[in-house]
Amino acid sequence: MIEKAKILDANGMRRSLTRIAHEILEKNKGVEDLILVGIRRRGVPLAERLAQLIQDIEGTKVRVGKLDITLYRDDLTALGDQPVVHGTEIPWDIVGKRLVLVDDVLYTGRTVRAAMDAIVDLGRPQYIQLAVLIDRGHRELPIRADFVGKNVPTSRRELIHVKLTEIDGEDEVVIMENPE
Ligand SMILES: O=P(O)(O)OC[C@H]1O[C@H](OP(=O)(O)OP(=O)(O)O)[C@H](O)[C@@H]1O
Ligand SMILES: O=c1cc[nH]c(=O)[nH]1
Repeated sequence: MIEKAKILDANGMRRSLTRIAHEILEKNKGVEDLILVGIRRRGVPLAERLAQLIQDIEGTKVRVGKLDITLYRDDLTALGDQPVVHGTEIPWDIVGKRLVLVDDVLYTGRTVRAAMDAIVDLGRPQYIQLAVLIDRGHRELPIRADFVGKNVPTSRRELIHVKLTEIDGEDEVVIMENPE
């Protein structure tokens, strides 16, 4: 895979997340009963950053839960290639709460579907919204995001790589492509 284009640098990412934080507050009319839930690796630091930005704006701390979702590739026949949730850190009663799922990339929508399955098993939130840094299209399920950092039209051969300081040592988003 070679790097084809840079979509966001650190400043662009910060601006996108700041806008999403404002949009979350606007759509939910504040922070009451709000819980952010980061999906697997890169959704978690993104959810933590959004919580900090919301705190900077509103002066109130928002809770951040974590969902760990993995494709069990050795179980393909039994599961199809559906992602499976196997670690959940949402140690609060979510009944009646306003949940915002947070992930780095929205692609087929299968990860988000698995995340929603895991959440409704814990209880019935008032509603679930979805925030993603990048929406690259190619949905295979009827799922859409409420808050999008950037819409990036892609071909299926391409890959969006979101890099975050907490995991990758720098903040940027690039499109990768197979050279052939
Ligand atoms: O809409 P979908 O088709 O489910 O794709 C989106 C998911 O794919 C990515 O994770 P990936 O499986 O690449 O693992 P990663 O977190 O290690 O990047 C990304 O972090 C999303 O969670
Ligand atoms: O391009 C993609 C597709 C799914 N997940 C990613 O992180 N990037």
